[in-house]
Amino acid sequence: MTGQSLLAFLRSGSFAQKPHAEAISATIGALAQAALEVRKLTTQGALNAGFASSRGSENTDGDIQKDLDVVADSLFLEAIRHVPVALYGSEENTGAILIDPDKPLALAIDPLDGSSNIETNVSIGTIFSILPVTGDPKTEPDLSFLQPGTNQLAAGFFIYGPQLALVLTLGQGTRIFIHSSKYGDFIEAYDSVSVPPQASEFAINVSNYRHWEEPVRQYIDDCFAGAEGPREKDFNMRWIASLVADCYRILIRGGVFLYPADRRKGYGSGRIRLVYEANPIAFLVEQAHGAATDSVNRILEIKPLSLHQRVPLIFGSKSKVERVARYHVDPEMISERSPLFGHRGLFRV
Ligand SMILES: O=P(O)(O)OC[C@H]1O[C@](O)(COP(=O)(O)O)[C@@H](O)[C@@H]1O
Ligand SMILES: [Mg+2]
Ligand SMILES: [Mg+2]
Repeated sequence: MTGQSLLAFLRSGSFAQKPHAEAISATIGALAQAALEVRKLTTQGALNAGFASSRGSENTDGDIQKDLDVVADSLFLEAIRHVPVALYGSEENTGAILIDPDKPLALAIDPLDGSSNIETNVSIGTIFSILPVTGDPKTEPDLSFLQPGTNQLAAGFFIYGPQLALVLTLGQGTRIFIHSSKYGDFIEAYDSVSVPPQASEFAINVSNYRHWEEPVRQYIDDCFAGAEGPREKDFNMRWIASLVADCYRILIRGGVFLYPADRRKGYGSGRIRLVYEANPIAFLVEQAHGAATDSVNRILEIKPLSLHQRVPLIFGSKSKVERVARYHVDPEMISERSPLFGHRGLFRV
């Protein structure tokens, strides 16, 4: 129901059938409070001392940590200490942190996504995934995060853009709440998001073209070739380099996002992390009638092997994601094309 507040939605019991409904509600409420704090820091920008500065440290994945990455991480960690969360698995920490072994939920989080963009005033966000605890959280804290994404109880992201919004799924569709300073709460703006099936936009970091595998190059070549190429249609390219912002656009306007595996050292599985980036994004996109794969396999069915595992990520309008998969599994798709667009064609120089 558009117009209802997040608080009213969380209290409405509209997902009361789910196990741990109350715990999930409380957790999302706490995350929303922390997101408001992060929002305050982002709106001040460089007026906050140390806002965009690098700490000189790296997270477990080798990314340079910004002060705001670390501040956001501690704000979310503190916020969930008072709700039924047993385990906190964050991009910014090596292993999962045990909060209370008797609680039912595990929270996976990218506290600040797109943080390489902080100082450029581009939308950034916080991505989260809520899972049921499995195994003994005291002896095997990471285990709960090694469940396939199909086990997620809820997922979402906050986006700190022109609007502060929460994109949320509890497995019954995808909703968008926008924060209203007038009402002092997040208000539902879209109660059933549906990725438009037809769109002419693709998002990929083209500077990596020379490192991609052939099927990805072919797919993008065909987009570049436009109306004169095999797709017989012109395309637009968008790349914000902030996953939450690219995802928000695709939820509203359709299109496809690709962060494929490539031949650079360390990029054999792409860049995006499975547990706290790809899985929640895939859950949101599927619940909005889109699709998400690692090129071929459904993201949500991949069993993670570690908390910080990377995965190639392709998501967006279903037919486009399926087309990308066909370029990978169906060589006919490539060989049937006109020689003009083939391996040594005009568009491959
Ligand atoms: O700079 P690249 O290689 O294009 O990567 C951009 C991608 O990296 C990310 O910034 C990774 O997220 P973090 O900022 O949380 O590390 C995504 O938001 C974005 O899609
Ligand atoms: Mg990220
Ligand atoms: Mg991050």
